Amino acid sequence: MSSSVAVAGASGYAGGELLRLLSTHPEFEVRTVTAHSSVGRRLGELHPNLHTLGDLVLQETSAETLAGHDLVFVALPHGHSGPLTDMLPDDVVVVDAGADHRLINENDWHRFYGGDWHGAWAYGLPELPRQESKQREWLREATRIAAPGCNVSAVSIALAPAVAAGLVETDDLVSVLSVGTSGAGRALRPGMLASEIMGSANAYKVGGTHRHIPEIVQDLRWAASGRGETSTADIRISFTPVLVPMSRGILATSTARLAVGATEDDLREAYAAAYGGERFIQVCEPGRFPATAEVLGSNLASIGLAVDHDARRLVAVSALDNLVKGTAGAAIQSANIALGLDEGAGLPIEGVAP
Ligand SMILES: NC(=O)C1=CN([C@@H]2O[C@H](COP(=O)(O)OP(=O)(O)OC[C@H]3O[C@@H](n4cnc5c(N)ncnc54)[C@H](OP(=O)(O)O)[C@@H]3O)[C@@H](O)[C@H]2O)C=CC1
Ligand SMILES: CC(=O)N[C@@H](CCC(=O)OP(=O)(O)O)C(=O)O
Repeated sequence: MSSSVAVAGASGYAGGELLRLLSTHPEFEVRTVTAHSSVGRRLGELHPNLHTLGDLVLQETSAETLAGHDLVFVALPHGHSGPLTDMLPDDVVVVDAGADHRLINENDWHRFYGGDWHGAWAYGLPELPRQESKQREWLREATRIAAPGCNVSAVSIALAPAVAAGLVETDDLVSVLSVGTSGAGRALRPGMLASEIMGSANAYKVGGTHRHIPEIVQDLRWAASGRGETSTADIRISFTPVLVPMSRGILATSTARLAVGATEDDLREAYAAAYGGERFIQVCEPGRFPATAEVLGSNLASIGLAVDHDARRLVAVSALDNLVKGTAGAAIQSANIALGLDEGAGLPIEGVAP
């Protein structure tokens, strides 16, 4: 029998992408969709691409409308999931696409988000290389899961194997990302009008201020835990996102100083060991680097590696679709693991093109 599903924040971009993927999931049946200002409207008015679910009507987002389902996906602005999900029964599997339950350190929450902290949940990046495969163990039979930030997944996936294998210096990491506009959500914001975005590229949250930084540090500390350095690894990353005129996609260029003696062969071996068995992470052959267009609509993250010998740095270029592997795909992948299903159920690998 299929699991009954509710999606909170169904009128937004993350909610819409969850619904697109859930509509073909073999084990899940979407019964309830909720929103805020769009309550009472047909889903099809907000997401005309959702043909089979279009007649569902958006209900109020409350514990009452979400209770009574086997599985609840939450895609609300940060700060809204914590108080709401506290009221849901323990046996309902809840997967949060937002940030409320990602950070294990309460101080990080207060510094980068603010408001009440509602505690960390199992973290939905199954492929993160970590001591004794703890990521998937954490997700198996979890009833509360926090899906990672989209920029975070792009950077953590790209750097974690090198960090886990001790092949780079962790106190000198640099990531510059080209990010699509859908990452900012659907609400109208200053600077997000098409006429202001088209034909321009704009850096934002420059200088160590982006709220995804503590999450990347957390991930890479977990990666370093393979070397027994869980709490002591000195992870320092300079992180700069650049908004570019595309609706979906993230292209992250991450670099790190090589550890003494580390070679390109060592790095390729480490990435092959970390991701060789992963169906949703692809490491490109030498000399090839991914483009965002290759992963749009797909749950795949693709990584190209090079060593800059003069600079003595690893260069890892990663691409993913912020709404699929960066949000909805990761959320569904984690729910599949928690419910004991095939991890890839309902998740496309083939992308859309052009
Ligand atoms: N967009 C992306 O690429 C990614 C998004 N996420 C996370 O997913 C979550 C949703 O993001 P996204 O879909 O982009 O945002 P959107 O702005 O597109 O959607 C927000 C959703 O939340 C609802 N909402 C807004 N205000 C409230 C409120 N006060 N109470 C209850 N519901 C409210 C909106 O309802 P209505 O429209 O009816 O007002 C809408 O359904 C965020 O936490 C975001 O950080 C994570 C990774 C990537
Ligand atoms: C273009 C743009 O603004 N992108 C967003 C993506 C963040 C996101 O959606 O992730 P969270 O779940 O952590 O909020 C940003 O860089 O903040």
